[in-house]
Amino acid sequence: MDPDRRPRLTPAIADVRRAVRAALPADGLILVALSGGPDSLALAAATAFEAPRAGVKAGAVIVDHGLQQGSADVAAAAAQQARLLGLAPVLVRTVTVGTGGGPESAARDARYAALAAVADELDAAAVLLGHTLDDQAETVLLGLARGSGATSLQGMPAEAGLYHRPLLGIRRSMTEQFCVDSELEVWNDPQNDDEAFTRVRVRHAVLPVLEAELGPGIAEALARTAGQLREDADALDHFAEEMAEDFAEIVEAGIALPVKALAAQPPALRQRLIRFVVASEFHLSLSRAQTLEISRLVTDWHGQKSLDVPGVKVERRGGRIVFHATGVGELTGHDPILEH
Ligand SMILES: Nc1ncnc2c1ncn2[C@@H]1O[C@H](COP(=O)(O)OP(=O)(O)OP(=O)(O)O)[C@@H](O)[C@H]1O
Repeated sequence: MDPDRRPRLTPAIADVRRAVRAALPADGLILVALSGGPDSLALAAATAFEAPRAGVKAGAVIVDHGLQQGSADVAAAAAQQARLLGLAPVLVRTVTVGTGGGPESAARDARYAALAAVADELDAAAVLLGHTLDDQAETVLLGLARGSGATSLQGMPAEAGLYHRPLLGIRRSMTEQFCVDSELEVWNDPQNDDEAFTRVRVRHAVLPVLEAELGPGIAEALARTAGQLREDADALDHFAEEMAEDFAEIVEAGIALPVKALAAQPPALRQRLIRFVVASEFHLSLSRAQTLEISRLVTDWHGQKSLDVPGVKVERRGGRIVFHATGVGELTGHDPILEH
């Protein structure tokens, strides 16, 4: 975009700016996580416009995953765009992507670690991510296809800790139109067209069919479902936390829950209670399978041996389920907030 030329206010520009305006924190530095793709570029441009008007300082962080040829050039070009938009400071962080949990998840883990590190260094109040309503709808469909429960189907939160997603109510077609209207040159990630990824097939093949067959509002409907499930899941989490406070007992080198209390709960609460106790006591995130296995010590007791999940040993003893740290802890499940 010619920096001296102001884009005219089109409906797409107005919509994206409005969404960003509503999500800006009151003060402090905010950082836009910029890939150079249409979603985060529209987010960056709208933030560059809105932040100074709200008295907020806005910069950008570009993560170079180093996975594709020319990734450093892509990152440098995105950084240059951010500077031209008026964002400051603009930082590029190069990360080393591991292999744990598959390539997409490893890249995501490295990206969030880099974003959190920069936010910490700069004492930023928030990191803005460019996820859109389409991303949310895709997440719900992917979760349905996997048979996920409410925790996954609630999709991404608009706000969780450091991370804000101002565009969760905006269609991707809007962010693309924003970039066209603003004459911003977008980077098209080749991975977004790689049909080897299930998410790409959902985006290009599944959602369009659903929209054609069930009506154009299907993406919005899926996102609404996510929002409703989030409310339900929040309520259950709240009850589980209250119960943990009532029932959990500190025992030698660990924590225990009474079998009787666990057995009296419906599965959704029992599983949350187990997950919550392990998360708060050992800072470990249990996977669904691990949670169900522990739950069977209550519901299907036939004298099983103790269970070892990485970091925690779990056994049924004297009318209690006892959790002990084993000192080899690692995050086993995934944080649903950062699964995207
Ligand atoms: N390399 C990166 N550097 C910084 N932030 C990133 C990077 N990749 C992704 N993000 C952030 O995470 C969000 C979601 O990433 P994802 O790869 O799902 O992007 P997307 O939906 O294709 O969006 P975009 O059009 O912004 O690339 C992006 O909108 C952006 O805010």
